[in-house]
Amino acid sequence: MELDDIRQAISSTDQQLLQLLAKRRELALAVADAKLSQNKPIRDQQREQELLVSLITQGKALGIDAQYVTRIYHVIIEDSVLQQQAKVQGQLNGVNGPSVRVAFLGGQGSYSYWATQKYFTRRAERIIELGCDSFNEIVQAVETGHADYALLPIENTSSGSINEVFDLLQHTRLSIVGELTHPIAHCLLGIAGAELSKVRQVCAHPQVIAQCSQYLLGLSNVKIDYCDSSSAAFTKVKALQDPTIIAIGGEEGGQLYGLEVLARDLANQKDNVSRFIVVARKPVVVAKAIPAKTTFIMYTGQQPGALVEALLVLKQHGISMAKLESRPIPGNPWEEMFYVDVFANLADYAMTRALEELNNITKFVKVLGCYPSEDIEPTQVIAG
Ligand SMILES: C=C(O[C@@H]1C=C(C(=O)O)C=C[C@H]1O)C(=O)O
Repeated sequence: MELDDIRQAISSTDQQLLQLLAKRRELALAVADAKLSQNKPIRDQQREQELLVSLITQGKALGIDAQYVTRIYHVIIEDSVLQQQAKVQGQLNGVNGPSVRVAFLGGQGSYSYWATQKYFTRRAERIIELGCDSFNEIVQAVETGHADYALLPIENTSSGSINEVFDLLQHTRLSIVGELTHPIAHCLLGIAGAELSKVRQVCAHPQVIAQCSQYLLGLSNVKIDYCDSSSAAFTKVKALQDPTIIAIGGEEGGQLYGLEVLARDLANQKDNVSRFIVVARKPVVVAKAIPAKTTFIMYTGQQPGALVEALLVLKQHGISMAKLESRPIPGNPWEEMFYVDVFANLADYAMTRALEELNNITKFVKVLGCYPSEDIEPTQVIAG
């Protein structure tokens, strides 16, 4: 067979693969309805386990190794569970509409832009993008009704918590309605002809600079230019057309601005992942069939053992904590507001009781939201 003919056969096989994936998604969505009517949880790890074992055996017979099969199916199953969760949540809260207006940091190609696409493509036919220059502007866009949702990065595996976003949450009436994680692969990007050895200026968002601090220490005589977003950095580098001025951002984003990669994997942590939250004016309820997280803030006062007492309440109700963060309270020097993420549904009896008790023993408690957990831990196959 000629090269062109073989490639045509590959393209047609890929087309069939995509059609089959679309069909599998449709079936998974039908499964979600069946589960709701039978009061069953969306995730069924026993079924996933059986499926993987069977697929690995079938793969072996076809000469496809177990690792390959497992990797591909982890992605497929994660998508399937997230599609089902989005559908069930949409039905329960009556929110999945034809279009949504979403405020996020930067413009096309920023990390927040890709996270917005990833989260809302499952939930709406059309995303009306409202790119903003600051976290404050993003929150305001929803508060004033110009946007339906805001997407905000809240923490990153390299740089930790994003304090500015925590502080905004303390003062907003918006509710957290969703979360997602997104891998962040930082690259150095320049115009055609740019060379690493000649770089004089690096344009990037302050969070990006923090996440790549170790790599940047290795670049001598380079000026750091803080930008509002990665897409603002791309825009600047493209406009200046100077091969000594480069941006840090994602490869796909840089491509949208005609920029080329000079170096990859710049983040301090190998697994550089950001967690984003989605906020809206109205809180949502999370279906019982979906694992939920609840976020609340509390001020315990400074008496000895106050935080321990508060955390014991969670323990007594069997509630696991996903995250605990503290931030200063403006106007009250050295006093701290605690941010707590727990694996619990606000509608659970245990959570309701725990919040009542926390209300009694702390000075202030406020729920920021209850939302579906999108952390889909891959099912590991038990060899048998
Ligand atoms: C589709 C289902 O829902 C989930 C997704 C699965 C899949 O994509 O194969 C398997 C089990 C469940 O965690 C199902 O239960 O069959």
